[in-house]
Amino acid sequence: MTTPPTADRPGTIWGLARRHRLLLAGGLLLGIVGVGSTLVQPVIVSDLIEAAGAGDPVAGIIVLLGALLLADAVLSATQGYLIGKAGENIVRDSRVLLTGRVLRADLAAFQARRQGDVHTRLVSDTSLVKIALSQSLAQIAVNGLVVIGCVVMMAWIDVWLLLLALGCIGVASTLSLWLARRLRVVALRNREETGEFGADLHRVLSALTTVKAARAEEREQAGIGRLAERVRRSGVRVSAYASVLTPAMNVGLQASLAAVVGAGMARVATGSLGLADFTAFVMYLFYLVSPLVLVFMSIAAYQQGRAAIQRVDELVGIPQEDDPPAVAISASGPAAAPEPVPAPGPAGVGPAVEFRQVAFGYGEEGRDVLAEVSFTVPARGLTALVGPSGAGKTTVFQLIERFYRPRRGSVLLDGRDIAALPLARVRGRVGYVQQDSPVMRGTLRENIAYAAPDATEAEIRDAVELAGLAPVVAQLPDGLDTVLGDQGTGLSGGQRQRLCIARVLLQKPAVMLLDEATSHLDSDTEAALREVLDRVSRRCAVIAIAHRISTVVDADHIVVLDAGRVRDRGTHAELYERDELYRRLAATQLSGRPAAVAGRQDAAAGLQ
Ligand SMILES: Nc1ncnc2c1ncn2[C@@H]1O[C@H](COP(=O)(O)OP(=O)(O)OP(=O)(O)O)[C@@H](O)[C@H]1O
Repeated sequence: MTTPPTADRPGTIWGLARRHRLLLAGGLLLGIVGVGSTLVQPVIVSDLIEAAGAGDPVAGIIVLLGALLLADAVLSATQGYLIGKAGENIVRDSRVLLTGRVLRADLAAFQARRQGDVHTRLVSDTSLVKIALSQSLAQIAVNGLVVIGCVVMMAWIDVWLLLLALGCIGVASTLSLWLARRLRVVALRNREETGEFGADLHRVLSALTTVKAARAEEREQAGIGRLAERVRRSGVRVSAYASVLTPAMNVGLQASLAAVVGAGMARVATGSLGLADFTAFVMYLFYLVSPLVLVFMSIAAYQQGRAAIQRVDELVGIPQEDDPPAVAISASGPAAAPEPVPAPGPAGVGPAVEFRQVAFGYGEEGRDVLAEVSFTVPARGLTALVGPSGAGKTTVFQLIERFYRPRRGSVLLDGRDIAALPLARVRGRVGYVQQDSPVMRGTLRENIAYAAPDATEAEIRDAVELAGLAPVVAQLPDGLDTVLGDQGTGLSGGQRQRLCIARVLLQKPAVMLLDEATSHLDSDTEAALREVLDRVSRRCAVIAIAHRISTVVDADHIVVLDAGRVRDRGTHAELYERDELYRRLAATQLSGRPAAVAGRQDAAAGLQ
C-alpha cells in the first residue's frame, strides 16, 4: 500500500537539504574565503619577520595582518549564521514532511509502530539531522580545506618536515577514523533506545489514570527507569567514543609538534632552514591543530546525526493511504482523465452503502475478521448493526471510512466502489461518531467545527442544540470557548459523546456512523437524541452500532453480525420472532436487563 513518489515527496532527507543548497553553498563559500585569509597569515608573519630583520618598514604589513584577522572574524561569523539558518530550515522541512507522511500513513502501518518512537523521531531525531547536514558537513568542508591548505603550504616550505609531522598525525587520524565508525554504531543504538524510552513513556502517560488506579506507579517508574538506564549506558558509550576521539588527535598533533620543533631547530642551527620559514611552518602546524581536531569532532557529530537521518528517512518511507491516482498511467502513456465522481442520487434512490461479499482481516497474515459480508443500507433511515462483542461491527465502520481495504469483495458508497473514490470524498460524505468519542485539546468550538472548519456560528449553535449539548455549554464559564484538556478532559463521557455527535451533525454527512454513540447517556438525554437521529435519518443514512434495545427497536433495518458473518437481517419484530441469537442479545446484552423481562418488553416494543 505504498504511494509512488510524487513531487512533494522528495524521498530522503538529503532531498530536503538540497532545497537549501544556496544557503549552504553561501556559507561554504564564505568559509572558503575565510580559509584563504587564514592561510595567508603565516606568510605575512614570515614577511614581517624578514622585513623587521632587514630593518625595512613594517607598518603596511601590520595593517594588512590586522585587516586579514578582522576579515577572518567577519567571514566566520557570517558563515556560522548562514549554515545555522540552513540547518533550521532543514529541520522545519523535515518535520513538515514527516508530519504529512505520518498523518497520511496507512493506518495499519501506523498502528504497527510505537507512537512514542514516532514522536521521538519527529522531535529529537530531526534536530540531530540539522547538526549532521548543516553544521557538521560545513565544519568538515571548511576545516578540511584549512587542513589541506596548511599541508600544501607546509609542503611548499619543507617537505621533509611535513612528512615527519604527517607521520605522527597519520597514526592518530587512522585511530580517530576507526573511533568515528564505532561511534556511529553506538549512536544509532542510543537513538533507538531513546525512541523506546519515549514510546514507553507515551504508553504510560496516555493511560495515567489506569496506572494510578492499578497502583502501578512504582512498577512503571521502575520499568521506565530501566529503559532510561539503557539509554544512559549507550549514551555513556557514545560520550566515551566521542571524548577519546579528540584526545587521540591531540596526542598525534602534540607528538608531531615536538618532532617538528626538534628536527626544525636542528635544521635552523645548521642553516639548512631559515628562521622565518621555520616560524611560518610552525605557525601552519599550529593552524592545522584546531581545524583537524574540529574535522574529527565534526565527523563524530556527523556520525551521530547520520544515525538520526537513518531513522528519519525510515519514517519518511512509512506506507501511505493509497488514493486513486488523479490520472491513470498506462503503458502507452497517460490515459484519459478519470471518470468524474457522480453526485449522490436523488433522495432515497439506491442504497447509500453496500457491502458485497466483503472479507477482511487486520494485517497481512491476520485471520478473516469479516467473511462474505453482504448487506445494503438505504439512503434514508436508521440501520442498526447488532451482534456479540467481537463480531466485527466496528470493523464494518472502519471499512466504510476506508481506514482499511477489504481483502476481497467491495464496499460501495452511492453505488460506487470506495476503492475508486478519492479519500477526501469518501470521508466527506461519511460522518463517524467513534466508540471512544475522541476529543482533542482545544476549545469546544474548535472540537465541534473540526470536520467543518468553515461552519458559521449559527450552524455550530444548531449542531450543539441538536446534539443536546446546549445545557452543557450554558454551564461552562466560557461557553463554546472553554478550553478542554488532552483527550477532552473537562467533559464527562456522555458530554464527550454529545460533542462528537454535534461534530458529525455539523459535517452534514450523507452517511452517519454511530458506534455506541449513546452508551454513556442517561435515558432522558438518549430519548432526546433519538428524536434528533430520527429527524436526521429522514435526510441521510444513519447506521448505528447499539447495545441498547431502545435504539434497535426504532431501527428501520437491523443487520445481525456473528463471528464476522451476516447472520440475519430484518426488523426487530421479524428478528425477534425468528432469530435465536438476536432474541438472546435482545434479552441480555442489548437491554442489560434480565432475559424474561427484556423479552417481554422487547417483544411488545417490536410489535408496536
Ligand atoms: N486494529 C486491530 N488489529 C487487529 N485485530 C483487531 C483490530 N481491531 C479489531 N480487531 C479484531 O477484530 C475483531 C472484530 O473487532 P470489532 O471491534 O470490529 O468488533 P465489535 O463487534 O465492534 O466488538 P464490540 O462490540 O466489543 O465493540 C475482534 O476479534 C478484534 O479482536
